Amino acid sequence: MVDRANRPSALSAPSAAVPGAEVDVTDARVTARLPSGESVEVLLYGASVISWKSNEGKTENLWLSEKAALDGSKPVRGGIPVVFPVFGPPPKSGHPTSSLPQHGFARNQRWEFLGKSTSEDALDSSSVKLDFGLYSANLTEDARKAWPYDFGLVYSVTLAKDSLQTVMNVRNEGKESFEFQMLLHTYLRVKDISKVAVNGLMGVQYVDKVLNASTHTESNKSVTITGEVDRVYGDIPQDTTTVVEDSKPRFDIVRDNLSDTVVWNPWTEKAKAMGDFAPDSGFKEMLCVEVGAVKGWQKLEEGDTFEGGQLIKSLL
Ligand SMILES: O=P(O)(O)OC[C@H]1O[C@H](O)[C@H](O)[C@@H](O)[C@@H]1O
Repeated sequence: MVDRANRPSALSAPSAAVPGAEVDVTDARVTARLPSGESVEVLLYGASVISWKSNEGKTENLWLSEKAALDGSKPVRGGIPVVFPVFGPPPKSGHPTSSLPQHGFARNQRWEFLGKSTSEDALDSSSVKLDFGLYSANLTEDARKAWPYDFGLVYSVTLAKDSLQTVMNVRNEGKESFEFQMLLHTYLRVKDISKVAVNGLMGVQYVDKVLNASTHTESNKSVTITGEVDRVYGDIPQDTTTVVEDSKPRFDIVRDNLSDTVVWNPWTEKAKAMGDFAPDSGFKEMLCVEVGAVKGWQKLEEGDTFEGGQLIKSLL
């Protein structure tokens, strides 16, 4: 027989209270901080993550240009801009995205903060999820005209001790189907690009935008960056791409329901040519590893949803 009196009871013996995450919401941005010091900062403009600090807040994992516009006047150069509903320059004509700007409109619309949820099981496993929404009804008139579909986007940013997860949910709220592409344009911060390699792409076909959009198959286990790189790796079988620095794994990027990854570094000349890229030498401290669905199009029927995202682990 169980001795009820001596049995530990969840009710009578509550675990020590774990302090919760702090979330600060202003008119322009949402900042969340875990009790152990890690933090994330998201602009409502574009739902752009502009800072992610791990290691008790001591290590910034994202690169942000010193000249990035943070006032909503143009997409943010750095952090994690959201690309939707088209990646890169849209098809020249004949596609519903053709009159959209490069990378679509999501990165330059004001999103709504939908709220937070926190998990506070223990200091080491606490996390906070921030949800942002963008709906066709809230688009600027120009964007609405250029892409007249009814949709709802919910973008969730979850900060945990050593990771950041960003997940996009796309819903077709209209009466007709639409096609889209999406991508999370992550600017990772590195210490020295000459010591960086990307693993997990061997055997994958890619389109090399630096070499006239020619198609190649990746033959390297470790892809190093020694000049301008702008490659679209498609249909990647393995889920995880690892960024290695100084021979040590620095980031694991785990894709969820997104099969493509763009690797981009503008290098000397292109960096200099971008008015909002600073300092000029900043390309030595960044590497974009952008997960997405950009090869071909995702078709969504009336009432259907698509969800895809990434989990980035900071491996210090
Ligand atoms: O200058 P943006 O519109 O932000 O684009 C920045 C870069 O984004 C992606 O990585 C593309 O593959 C590049 O071709 C492009 O240059």
